[in-house]
Amino acid sequence: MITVTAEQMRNIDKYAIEKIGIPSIVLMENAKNAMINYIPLDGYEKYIIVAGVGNNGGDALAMARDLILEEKETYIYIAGNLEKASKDFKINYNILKNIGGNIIVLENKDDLLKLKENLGEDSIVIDGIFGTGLNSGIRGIIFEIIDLLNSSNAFIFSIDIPSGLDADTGAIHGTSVNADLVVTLGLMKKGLLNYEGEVMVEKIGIPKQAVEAVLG
Ligand SMILES: NC(=O)C1=CN([C@@H]2O[C@H](COP(=O)(O)OP(=O)(O)OC[C@H]3O[C@@H](n4cnc5c(N)ncnc54)[C@H](O)[C@@H]3O)[C@@H](O)[C@H]2O)[C@@H](O)CC1
Ligand SMILES: [K+]
Repeated sequence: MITVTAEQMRNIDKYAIEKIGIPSIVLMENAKNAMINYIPLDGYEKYIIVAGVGNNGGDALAMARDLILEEKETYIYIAGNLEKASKDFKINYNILKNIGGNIIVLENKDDLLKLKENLGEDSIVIDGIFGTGLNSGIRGIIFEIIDLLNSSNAFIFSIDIPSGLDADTGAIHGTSVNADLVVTLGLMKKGLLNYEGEVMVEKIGIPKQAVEAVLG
């Protein structure tokens, strides 16, 4: 099985987008279509999306869209500064606003209580806080959010990488999400090889030419 670092995955994505011409939003929608099949539409009362403002969060918002279309009780929490949001995050954020998505930006202790009250064993959490773009130790309110998730009884699904885990080494940067299930996108990440939770790899439509161009 091919395993990659975060930088290699980013470069493979980049090649697919810039050299082969697959729009990044298409890769994001492919990622969502692959991951949504792992989310049971029965058996949970509440569907809790926790999204960062990068493309990992964009994936999570796309999943939230499908859950809303399925008439699921969906709560969307943003962990980050919307002014720093990525292009593809904004596309999915805008769609959710237009279909009446219930979105809360987590900025203070009161907001954290709104998250906490929805975390129980009848909830499933989709962790889209950070993926391969984690670039420093987790601190502040995001640290507290991850603590809340980990201390709940909710089932936790992580997009691409459990947020806080180093995609290359598996090291924990401050804190990390204890995911029950991780679906990693495109290729297996080196940092997930010894992960204690369940890890699945899903294709997102990246041609082999992009992989060969980067990995040789
Ligand atoms: N490139 C693409 O087209 C695709 C990317 N994909 C998704 O995109 C992810 C990578 O997206 P990004 O590169 O936007 O990065 P991430 O979404 O992983 O996170 C980056 C965001 O978090 C912030 N951040 C990083 N470390 C932080 C810290 N310690 N504290 C607070 N904020 C921090 C960054 O400033 C940035 O806003 C992948 O993990 C995957 O889920 C997939 O959608 C597949 C397609
Ligand atoms: K994640």
